[in-house]
Amino acid sequence: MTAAIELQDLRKSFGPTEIIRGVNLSIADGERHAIIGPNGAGKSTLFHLISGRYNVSGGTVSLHGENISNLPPYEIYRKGLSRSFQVTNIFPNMSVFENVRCGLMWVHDYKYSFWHLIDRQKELNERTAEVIEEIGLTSRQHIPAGVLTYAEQRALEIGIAAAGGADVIMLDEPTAGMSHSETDQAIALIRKITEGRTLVMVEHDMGVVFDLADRISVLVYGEIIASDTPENIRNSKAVQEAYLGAEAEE
Ligand SMILES: Nc1ncnc2c1ncn2[C@@H]1O[C@H](COP(=O)(O)OP(=O)(O)OP(=O)(O)O)[C@@H](O)[C@H]1O
Repeated sequence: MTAAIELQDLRKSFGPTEIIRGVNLSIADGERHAIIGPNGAGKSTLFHLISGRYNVSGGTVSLHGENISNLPPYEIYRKGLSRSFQVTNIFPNMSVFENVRCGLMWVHDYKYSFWHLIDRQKELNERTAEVIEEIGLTSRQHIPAGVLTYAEQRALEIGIAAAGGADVIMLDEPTAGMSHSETDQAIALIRKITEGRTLVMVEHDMGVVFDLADRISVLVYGEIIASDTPENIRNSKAVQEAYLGAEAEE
């Protein structure tokens, strides 16, 4: 079966420094995959290479078997890969409803066709309401997004990322800055939203990683040193030495 995402000898340099140093990785359709690694290992860089924010210096990124290396992010998005937008990309003065609706309009190109939009208004509003229900913000849908709590804003961000029906969702540290109970809620939301889809996430919180991921890849100095089930990663001596051990010492 074709992998949802396939990285082949992927490389990225900033000036003379190679940050991503020949990454090979295959992420299966429907898998929840976490990328972990020490600070500065290159996780965010890898994330940006897959989602198109950075051009690759070498190697390829494939989405469902199609080479998407160096395509602009919006084209990759339209091919079915959606990355979470940062909270700062939420429009704070617009309502929760408008934020989600805007995301949906963008995905479906409604902005280019006013008449088309009028035709599809009802459908668009219904889909918007469904997404808001999924992320648990129905009672907050008419308030400005900027007034939401931090955790609610992150839920909105995840909702917008998933709203267009992308089958690969990428989340960058989805629970960063959350309390324990907010983290538990976020895990439940991510599990629900990514049901039947492929999830790729970068996450520092090992509780979240071991709870959510089917497979974990460990990135150290721009190379993947292990890619395996949570159990095998937890028991891997190499990983403990390179990463988990270092964490425990902190
Ligand atoms: N645009 C850039 N220009 C130059 N160097 C960069 C750039 N982006 C990242 N780097 C460098 O690449 C290395 C990897 O950074 P990256 O942010 O990808 O790591 P990370 O694993 O996500 O780290 P963290 O866990 O701290 O977020 C770092 O040494 C960083 O300084």
